[in-house]
Amino acid sequence: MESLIVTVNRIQRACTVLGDHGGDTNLPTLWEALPSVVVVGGQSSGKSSVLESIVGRDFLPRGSGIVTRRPLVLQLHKTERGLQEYGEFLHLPKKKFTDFSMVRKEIQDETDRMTGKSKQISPVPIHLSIYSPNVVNLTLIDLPGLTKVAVEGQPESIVQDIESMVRSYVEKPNCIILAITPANQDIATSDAIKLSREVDPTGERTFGVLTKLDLMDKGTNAIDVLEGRAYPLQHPWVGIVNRSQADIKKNVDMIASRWKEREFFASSPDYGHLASKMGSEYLAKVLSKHLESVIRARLPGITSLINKSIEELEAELSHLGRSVAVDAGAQLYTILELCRAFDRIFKEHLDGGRPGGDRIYGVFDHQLPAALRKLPFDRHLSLQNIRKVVSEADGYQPHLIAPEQGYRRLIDGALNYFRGPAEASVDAVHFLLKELVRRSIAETQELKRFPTLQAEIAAAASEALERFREDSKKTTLRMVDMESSYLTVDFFRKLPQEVEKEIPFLRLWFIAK
Ligand SMILES: Nc1nc2c(ncn2[C@@H]2O[C@H](COP(=O)(O)OP(=O)(O)OP(=O)(O)O)[C@@H](O)[C@H]2O)c(=O)[nH]1
Repeated sequence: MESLIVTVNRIQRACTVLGDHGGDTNLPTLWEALPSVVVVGGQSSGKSSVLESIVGRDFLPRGSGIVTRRPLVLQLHKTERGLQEYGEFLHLPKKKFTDFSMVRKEIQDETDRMTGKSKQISPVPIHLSIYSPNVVNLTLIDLPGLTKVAVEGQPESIVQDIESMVRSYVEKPNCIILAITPANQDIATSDAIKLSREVDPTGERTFGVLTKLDLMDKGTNAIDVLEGRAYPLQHPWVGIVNRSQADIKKNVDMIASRWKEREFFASSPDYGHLASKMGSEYLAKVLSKHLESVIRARLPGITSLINKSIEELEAELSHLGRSVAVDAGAQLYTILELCRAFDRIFKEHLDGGRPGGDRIYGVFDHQLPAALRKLPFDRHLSLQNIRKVVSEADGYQPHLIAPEQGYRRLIDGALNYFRGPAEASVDAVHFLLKELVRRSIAETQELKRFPTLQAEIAAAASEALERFREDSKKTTLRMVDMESSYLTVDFFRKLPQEVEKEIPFLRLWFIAK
């Protein structure tokens, strides 16, 4: 189960590298879908101290005013006992920080790199991973402390800017809110509780943390809050005792501080009965366990969001088109691929799958026979014309001898009429093919972003079709000529049997061809 948090950590890092850190964007944001623990509280409420206690190390910048000015995504990775602890920033990969004072300096420097030395804030997170045998697997996001007034050097909008940033994190339903409230302050005025109540009214995402229990006035205690009576939440409140300012000054280390905290609860007459459920170590364990269970519950949603995003991005990529290689060989390959895509669509138009090709049959089934029917055979084979042609060809002959030359001329003349419709059929098919080329280019998605190649393909296809038209016409006319010059004896023998028929053998002959 530990690997679940590790996996989500990796996805979080990928989001930051890709510039996805939620906020106002129309793009699907994976960042928003990932469960995370966000630390929220007013200034000086003890946020940094709680984080440091959980890590067991001193590594966060300290100072007056707003110190945390960018979200800090703190990913804790538990390592084998005995291994050295170190920190690693996403923006400085492979640089291991074993000196935690250098981690603090790098957080400060990286904040300044983004915001300048101004007191501005930025929503772009800093990612810090800490590898240590003394931590539990957990991801926490530290945010700037909620403030009520802008101090010198800060823009007036800072109060609102911080609240908006914090709100943008805690609003998302996958966010687990770690609401830090100092016990020595009236809880009714707690910024963290006020905000978490607004965004999580049922309290199912909120973990209430009470700091500074040791600083409460003598004779008072926070037992009503810690036992969940004063401000009930779905998860029990956890009390914490961090290092005081004096401890920090005296360089009391975190191990000693944890020990002191344990002592405080164990020996406290007020909180002794709750000791096993108090303290920063307990808080870290509870959070880690809860984060795992939330991740487990959200896993199907995260998986489907990732798959959906992949599909959408793949579709967008293929819509935009893959990048074109720079070397000539690969470019030639791409061009051939594109031509093949066009060719495939053109073939579909001709052979079926796409409309248009069937109109070529129409030319032979309707247009050509209609044109043949209109040929002036009646005039050509009128008695008067036959007499004229026969007498011109054969002169006067006894009627027992067939006027063969005359017949030949008549048939030859009739067949010559076919030349016009035959040529017109070639033209009609030519125009249909030209139209199909135009449509195929328009329908080839892959060609969409290459207008010059589209024009080139159109020109090459048009030139080829023009050539084919001329060749086809020559071939068609040659066939007519061949047929008219090949009148056999057998043909003449069968001729009398055909005479009775309406537009005689000629039409049948042509269609049969
Ligand atoms: N005695 C005592 N002092 C505490 C405790 N928690 C925090 N402090 C002190 O309170 C001061 C503020 O604590 P921080 O942890 O810096 O608070 P913060 O919320 O991170 O403050 P900003 O980052 O300035 O918003 C420091 O001097 C801490 O030493 C606690 O439980 N007990």
